Amino acid sequence: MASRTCKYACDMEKSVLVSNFDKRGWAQVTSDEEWNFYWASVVSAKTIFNVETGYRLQDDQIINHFPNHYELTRKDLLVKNLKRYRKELEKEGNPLAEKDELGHYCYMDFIPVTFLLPADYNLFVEEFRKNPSSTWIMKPTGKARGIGIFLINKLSQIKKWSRDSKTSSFQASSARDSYVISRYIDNPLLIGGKKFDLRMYVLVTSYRPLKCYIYELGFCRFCTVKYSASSAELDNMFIHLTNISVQKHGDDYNKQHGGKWNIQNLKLFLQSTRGREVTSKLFDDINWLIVHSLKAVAGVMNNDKHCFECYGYDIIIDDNLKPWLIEVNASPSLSATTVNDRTMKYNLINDTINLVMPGGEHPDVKWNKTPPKGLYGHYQLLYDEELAKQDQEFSKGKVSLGSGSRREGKVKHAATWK
Ligand SMILES: Nc1ncnc2c1ncn2[C@@H]1O[C@H](COP(=O)(O)OP(=O)(O)OP(=O)(O)O)[C@@H](O)[C@H]1O
Repeated sequence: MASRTCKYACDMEKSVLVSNFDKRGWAQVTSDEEWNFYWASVVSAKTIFNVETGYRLQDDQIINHFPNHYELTRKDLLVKNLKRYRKELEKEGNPLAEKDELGHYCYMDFIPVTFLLPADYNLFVEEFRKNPSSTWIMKPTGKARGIGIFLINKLSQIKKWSRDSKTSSFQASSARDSYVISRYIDNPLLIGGKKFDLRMYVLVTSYRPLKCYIYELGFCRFCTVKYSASSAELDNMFIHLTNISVQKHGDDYNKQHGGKWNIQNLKLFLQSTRGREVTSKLFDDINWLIVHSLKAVAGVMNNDKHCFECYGYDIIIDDNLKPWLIEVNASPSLSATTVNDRTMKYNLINDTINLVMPGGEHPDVKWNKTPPKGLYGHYQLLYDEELAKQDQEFSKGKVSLGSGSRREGKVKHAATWK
């Protein structure tokens, strides 16, 4: 029987997407027509999964977002879900929820302390007063690309978010007006004196059981101006925000390399300046925090079998080589600022399609979601809950946290890493 051509719809005219679809000989259709594969914006995905739309996806249709991905990708909801997850671990007496004598989580502390304003204003003030010299970062919950972000180190700078403020009812009027305020990581690891963050890509093909892959070709995004924690520079976003959308307006922005380094360069740099062991621990810690951020939302995620998602994780490493999760993006940018960027993003999409459609010709949501290893490309299996369970069966009772190391007791099961 002749095979039908796979039909794709795509909301973004990005060449790294379209050239991948063209290469496969797929036919483009609009999202109103019958499609098999839809690379949708989050807005279109919301419409498709809206119960009122009455859209029923068929077994040969897949789409690149989970219906309620925002449980992970909205800054306020991520924090809420993580807090709940830690409480659950604590309740079940899980050693991962252990706290130190100051009441801080020993292992589950990978997101900077965060509050929602104006809702948590009083809680924030309590925390601020414990350490009045600290710096905090204010971010509007409904915006991206660094828009509306500012740093503060005095309570008076955010008075209007207080509940007693005359403007507070106006401020709280919608989620659009609310902010998250997070402890500012004021000791970032610097390279050449400049702050940077990591963009890592993570593919989730199922939440229950959790199955996710990490892309080995992430990159670092550098600020264009040397770092300074001085109060006088608090307003200088070229020092503090690593977003390309901010940095590309800087006088020192370099169009050739776009202020980017690939992860391989970072690894080599860290191995030579800090040593192999700590570098490998850092990357284990990053993998560990990604898995736990996903576990924190797995229970509330609508695990629709037609969905997969390629997330952009933003991570800052501090000068103790501790990674901090800053944000998870549902639609990481597929624009290419350099030639290397283009190649990497083209490969990312190619490898993503290979993993979610290993048959190659048509999606089939009934497949067992175990692609052949030969199709992984630059992806590595990060966590497979089913394999981890089997593994635990074997080693029942043997998992321990060891001598204060965060490497034990995490998903370090040989079968689940490769
Ligand atoms: N707690 C923090 N400590 C230090 N720097 C931070 C912190 N939070 C954010 N930043 C810096 O600010 C930048 C913007 O923050 P974030 O990514 O949360 O906002 P955004 O505007 O939503 O960006 P995006 O377009 O990636 O969604 C980060 O890339 C990082 O450089």
